[in-house]
Amino acid sequence: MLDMLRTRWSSPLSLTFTAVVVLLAAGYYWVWCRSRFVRLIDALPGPKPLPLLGNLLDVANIPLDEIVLSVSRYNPIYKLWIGFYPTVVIAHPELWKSSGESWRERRSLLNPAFHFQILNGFVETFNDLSLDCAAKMEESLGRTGQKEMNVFSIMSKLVLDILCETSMGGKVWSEVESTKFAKGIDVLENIFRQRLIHKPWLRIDWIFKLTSLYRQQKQVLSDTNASVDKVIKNRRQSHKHSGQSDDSVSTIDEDSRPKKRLAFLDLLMVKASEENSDMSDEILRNEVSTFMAAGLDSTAVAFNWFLYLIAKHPDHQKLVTDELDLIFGDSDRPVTAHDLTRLKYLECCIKETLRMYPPFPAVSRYLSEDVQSGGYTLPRGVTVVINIFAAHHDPTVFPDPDAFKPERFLPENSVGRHPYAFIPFSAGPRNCIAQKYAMMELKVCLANILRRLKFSLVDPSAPLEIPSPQLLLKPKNGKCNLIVSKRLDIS
Ligand code: HEM
Repeated sequence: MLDMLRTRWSSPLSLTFTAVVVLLAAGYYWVWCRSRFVRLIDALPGPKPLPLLGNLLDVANIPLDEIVLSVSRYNPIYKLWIGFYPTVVIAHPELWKSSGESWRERRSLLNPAFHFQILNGFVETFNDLSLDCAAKMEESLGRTGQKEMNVFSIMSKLVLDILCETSMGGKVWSEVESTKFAKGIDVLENIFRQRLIHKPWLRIDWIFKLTSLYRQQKQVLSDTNASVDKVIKNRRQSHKHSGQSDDSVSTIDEDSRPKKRLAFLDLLMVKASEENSDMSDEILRNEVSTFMAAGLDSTAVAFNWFLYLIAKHPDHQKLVTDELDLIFGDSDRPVTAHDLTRLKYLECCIKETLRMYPPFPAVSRYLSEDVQSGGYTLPRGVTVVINIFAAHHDPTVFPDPDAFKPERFLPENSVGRHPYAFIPFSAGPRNCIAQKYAMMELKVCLANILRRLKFSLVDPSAPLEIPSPQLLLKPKNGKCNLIVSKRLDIS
């Protein structure tokens, strides 16, 4: 058999064929290396690439996430070749553009869900669920009045419950289903990261489809789709039983307050029931899933780092609770939309958390046209990574960038700062559609939790926590243990 193969491959015809293929590939590579695209990319600074492999070995040894995390010596703009795929990393958000009809359509579909009247309706949900979460934490403290807890897992559960309520209308899943959904999002995030950074060859669809990662992705997508489909079906039935047509749920009172709490899914169902609507159940499902996936870990990590930072800085925690005491005294009344405008120091601490630990340390864009940036032409077809972490740690904009200084965000200290210097929700037309929702959620929930509970570090002398290098800045191993203790007896 081996002899046969040897004979076949060493025949003059095969050798000639192989030589022609190699020559053609080498010729193509030679021409490609001299193309305008490659010349424009190579004009940018960056680590020296190897032929064919580019910076793949650098990236394999030092994960790209760490390159993104470390404020690179090539800042504010540099290039990396991931095999044949160039990536331009920048800390300048000016070139944030977006295009694509499907995105534009989706955005207009999502926009009504974030109307301020709808958001004000969500305050009740944020209050109910965070008061419940604080009460459970308090109950679990026991007789000593304090306990070590993993705040990341507690806050992740709170965020998931809030998302279920605001996007799908209630506690729609069992504990098992909720956990499975959250784990599924983790798996999808990991696969996305593998394809983007560690195994760029998997960006080629047909190669990806041959791998076990693809099969895993397919399975997770089918499970999460089934979970959301079940909710859509139940919601339709409950509208029918209550004699409510899909388009009656969105009515807003004359005093411009929604008659009832509207879930995001209800709003989409209204759209779907409109004449000429071509919104299928599949689109409904995709929108609800996007909302859930985009809102889950991002907000959970923001809560996590906030609690960690105020535990590390008890003086700042005291200033937050002084503000809360001034507004609420020892009453356990829920937070109102008006209170939110008065919680100014809490807001500064939230912003400083999002600066130091932006939940998304970087976002990427595929350029659909040439763009000028920092004196370079970035050609169409290149992936641009916006280094949010680097922008937030620029010492010329935020002196002493590793220090927790919420006062940076007092209005008098923010004068003259570039609008794109602080960009945890990204910037430009494709920024986070839910940033008002997220800020409201953080403020209401933290106000309710901090009125009752105090947070401190297990080891106060430990250095500043470095997050796990993933697409989102999560705590290492999904764990952030803090000492939780009782603060006030609230009547
Ligand atoms: C502190 C919390 C949050 C942060 C820091 C955050 C940050 C971001 C960022 C940086 C983007 C842009 C991503 C990109 O450019 O590729 C984004 C997009 C998005 N976010 Fe958020 N987000 C947060 C909470 C939420 C929540 C709670 C929801 C839903 C309820 C949500 C829904 C979305 C959606 C749907 C998009 C895509 C928008 C589009 O493509 O038009 N986010 N978010």
